[in-house]
Amino acid sequence: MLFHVKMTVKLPADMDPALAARLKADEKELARRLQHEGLWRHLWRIAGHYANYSVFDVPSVETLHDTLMRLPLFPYMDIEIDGLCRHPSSIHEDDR
Ligand SMILES: O=C(O)CC1=CCC(=O)O1
Repeated sequence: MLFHVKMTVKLPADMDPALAARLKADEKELARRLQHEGLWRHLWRIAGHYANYSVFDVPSVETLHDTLMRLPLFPYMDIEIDGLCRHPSSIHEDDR
């Protein structure tokens, strides 16, 4: 199942810079692992915003939920999710 996910990061202005740096480093490590594992298919910065558009390929809504909750920055993100299905005019046969 494919999901389009928008993540907007909202770190508190008074957060300890060392904690922010650690959360970002941990987030990067997990994000890269999930991309290597194929769950996190796309990760794009939204120009001009501390936010990203991502596409996740997961077996269930529960897996998506659990994966997002594991993200170190999860407590500091607004998350919007849209389920995706194949468009009949798409030429990309491999899209699921
Ligand atoms: O910077 C972001 O958009 C939040 C984030 C998601 C994966 C990552 O490494 O940072």
